[in-house]
Amino acid sequence: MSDVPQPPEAAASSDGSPAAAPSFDPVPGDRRLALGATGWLGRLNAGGWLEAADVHVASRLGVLVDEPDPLVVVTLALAVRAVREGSTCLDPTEAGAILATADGALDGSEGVGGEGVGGDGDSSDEGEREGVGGEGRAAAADLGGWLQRVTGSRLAAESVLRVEHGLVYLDRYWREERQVADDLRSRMAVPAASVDPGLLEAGLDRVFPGDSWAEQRSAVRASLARTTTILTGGPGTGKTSTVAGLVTLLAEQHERAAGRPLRVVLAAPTGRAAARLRESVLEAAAGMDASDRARLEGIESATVHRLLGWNRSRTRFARDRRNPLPHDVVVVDEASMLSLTLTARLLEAVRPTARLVLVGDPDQLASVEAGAVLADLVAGLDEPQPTGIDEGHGEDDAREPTIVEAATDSPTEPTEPVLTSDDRRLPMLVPRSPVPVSPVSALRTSHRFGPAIGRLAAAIRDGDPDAALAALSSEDDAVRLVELPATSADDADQTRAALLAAETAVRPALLGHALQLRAHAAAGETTAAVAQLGEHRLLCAHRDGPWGVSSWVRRTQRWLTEATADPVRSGHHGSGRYVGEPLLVTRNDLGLGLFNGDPGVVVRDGSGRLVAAMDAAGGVRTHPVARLADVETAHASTVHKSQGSQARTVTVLLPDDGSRLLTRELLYTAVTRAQEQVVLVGSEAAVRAAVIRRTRRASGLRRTLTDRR
Ligand SMILES: Nc1ncnc2c1ncn2[C@@H]1O[C@H](COP(=O)(O)OP(=O)(O)OP(=O)(O)O)[C@@H](O)[C@H]1O
Repeated sequence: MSDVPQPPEAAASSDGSPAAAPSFDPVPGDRRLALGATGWLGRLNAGGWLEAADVHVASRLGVLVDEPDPLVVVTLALAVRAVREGSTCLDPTEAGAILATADGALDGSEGVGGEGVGGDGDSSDEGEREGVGGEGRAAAADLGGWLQRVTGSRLAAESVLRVEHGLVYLDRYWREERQVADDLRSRMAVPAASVDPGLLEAGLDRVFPGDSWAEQRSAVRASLARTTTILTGGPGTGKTSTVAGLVTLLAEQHERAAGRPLRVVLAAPTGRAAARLRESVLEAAAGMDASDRARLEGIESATVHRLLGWNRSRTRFARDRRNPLPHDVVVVDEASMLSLTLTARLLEAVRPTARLVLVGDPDQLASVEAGAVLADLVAGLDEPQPTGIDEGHGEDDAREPTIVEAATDSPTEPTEPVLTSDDRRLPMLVPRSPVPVSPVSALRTSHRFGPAIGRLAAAIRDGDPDAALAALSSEDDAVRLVELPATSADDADQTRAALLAAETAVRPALLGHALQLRAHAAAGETTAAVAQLGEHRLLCAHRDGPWGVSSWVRRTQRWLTEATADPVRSGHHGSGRYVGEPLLVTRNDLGLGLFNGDPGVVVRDGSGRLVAAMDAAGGVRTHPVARLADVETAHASTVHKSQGSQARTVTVLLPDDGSRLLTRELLYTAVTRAQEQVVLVGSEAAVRAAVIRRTRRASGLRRTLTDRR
């Protein structure tokens, strides 16, 4: 298996969802059904819990190592499924629920027997009828016994499966999790380069003056105490501003101490996020002194893949422990999108003495690949850790260390950060006795949206459905719930009635926005058309189905056709594009300087041709529509695709409350895309389900971090 993870745009979509629910609803001919699958694997596949790939991998490896225990082969298939759904390991508690549910669903039919795909036809019948029905429930009821069978299996002896902390891993993810924990521990023990406290305090006063920037000042001080730090915060809490200040002050210190410029790189898991980070850092620098601006001027940015030297033809990155990155400081933004594998590769490529700053919002949707690394690191490291440095001032060595925790009940009401020591007194960083400092700094005050959106976002983040519904029913028009009747996916009449109600609710905003776009685009007003894109966005949880993006894009096109008497749909005007069509790039196009997630709109240029005005890093540029290979029509988009972007008003279409995609992280991500107003369209049951249901990603990283201290 290649050690190089695929870039996000090439990765399979995974949304993490309730473990016991089938992954799909199998219908004959579905490509996810494994032809000839027999026994327990076949049953779980037929029930939608396992996909063909899970079955094939497990049965092939089972045969290769001659694994005699069908439960262990099924465990391997479930571990492959777990990784496919975003976990780094299999949590037997959740897997037990699948087995017990599958048993229940299969009761009355045959049980579980010999495992395999496309066997000779005689292996299964007797075994299947031979009372293994109920073995799923038995395994679920005796997790210890189940784990012992896995630990003592041939698949474990051959290091295909690993058991640690009561979790079952595929070998690769077990190794990566240990490596990440070991590298982080080692990095925590490396003393950070010393700083000149006087120079730093003067710099902080210059870059972050006044009371409103106290959180940022504290975060920079905390970051300077260690080689590895994590900066967390919700949307608009000033993460980018902190990065800009941190980098310029580090550069100033470095110039003084080393007499050469600091080598800094800004990175992110996606090209769009990397480019936007650089742009935002330069915007933040615009308000600084000329000398500080100059320090940030030529700053580099790259995707993490590019930074590490990804090459399609190689199985490993060019940068690793033997050939580490040359940079003194590596900042990774949108770290919530880092997978376990990419984090492992990143950690081995950053020099042990170089500073690594991970920046992100752990409450947002995680990586499309396995792992929720940022959330795990915050949970596993957010307590005082020895730094390998002493932070005493000489006169007061006994004082508590500075632990940054900027806290407020509402993300919209600025409060002074809570500091456990006098934050005006800067530690002199001299290697001496270890003193604990948390490597995690949290920014809490949002400077982007108003109190109502802040309250709703906080209620969702805290998993409080009553508070979320209370926020939605407040007088403040900035948040609203357009309530639909509760529906079940199985009831076509209910769904039809709810869809009609949703159409009535959504049509005015969606059509009004589309008509505005079209008017600007038809008049060749490129700047106004691109600005209009940021006015409204319809977000869906699903891509397909009645509540999915494609059906709402088609609806909007139909409404536009009715309203303008001009048919608008793909294929129109010969190019497949129509004037005012909102676009979203779906794959990086380095030739055109476009990144996955960049928005744009089709406009008519001075000579009457249709061109695509793309809002990419570096500003708006137009391209002939025929040049754009990987774009989709964006009258609506998925919440996943909306990560990292904002709109003045956001409408969120909630699917029925049984949808496996409806999770707290999804709703939080959707709501926090709004700058001024967010409208949820769905049932109260759907809001409750989303707030309560967490994306389940099994991982042992937090435990591994704690154990390996
Ligand atoms: N402490 C502050 N006082 C006043 N304004 C602030 C403060 N922090 C940030 N801002 C302003 O709020 C806006 C958002 O800040 P910034 O881009 O740094 O936040 P962010 O957390 O990086 O946002 P996101 O990641 O959601 O894009 C900017 O206009 C910035 O100038």
